[in-house]
Amino acid sequence: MARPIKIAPSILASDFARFGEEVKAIDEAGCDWIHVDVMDGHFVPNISFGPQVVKAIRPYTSKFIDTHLMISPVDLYLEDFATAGSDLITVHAEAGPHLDRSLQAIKALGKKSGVSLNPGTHESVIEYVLDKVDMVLLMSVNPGFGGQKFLPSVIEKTRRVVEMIGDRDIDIQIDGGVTVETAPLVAEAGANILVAGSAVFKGGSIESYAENIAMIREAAEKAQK
Ligand SMILES: O=C(CO)[C@H](O)[C@H](O)COP(=O)(O)O
Ligand SMILES: [Fe+2]
Repeated sequence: MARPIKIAPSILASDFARFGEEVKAIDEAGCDWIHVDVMDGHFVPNISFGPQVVKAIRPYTSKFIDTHLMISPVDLYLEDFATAGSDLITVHAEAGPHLDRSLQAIKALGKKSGVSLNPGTHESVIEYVLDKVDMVLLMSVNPGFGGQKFLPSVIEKTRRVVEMIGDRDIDIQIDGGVTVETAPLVAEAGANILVAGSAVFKGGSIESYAENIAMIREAAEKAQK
């Protein structure tokens, strides 16, 4: 049976002056997870926010906080995110220097672990760490900015990762340019966690967030095998 579809709005597309209210709004609008994009201006050409924001939003939701770290080096900061309230911590395979060590550190902190692959990175880099991974994040844009166009090469990559994972208990997340139109393409290929920033936060009200989340979910569920 297909894994349940989960919608994870990225707060990168929210109103930064009202993080708490925005998180509460997407929670009440029916999202499953909260996706937090951390950018360092070094691994990616943009700066967003750090563990203090995770700590600040934690009281506004009891939903799962999914933390996407686009920072390098990453190991120094894992404990800060765990203490701040992240439930899952994803590191980039390209961030280095030692992917296996980073994943071991996340597990030792008692958190779920994720590994992310940029569009230009081959999926074979995760082959020897799959025993330490709860989620594989496949980027469908180059990381660093919201509102970019979905890169369709992720569809075939998703199918390959599904094969690699086999019957292991690992989620596949897609991040970047996910909309009502692109969500079915990746859901059909086997992805089950869909990050959406611009497509969820458009409209600016809890009613529009609820409608956006419901429409993406419905389109993805219909496409699942
Ligand atoms: O990791 C990211 C960018 O690096 C974001 O999660 C992603 O871009 C979501 O935004 P959108 O849905 O607007 O593309
Ligand atoms: Fe992200």
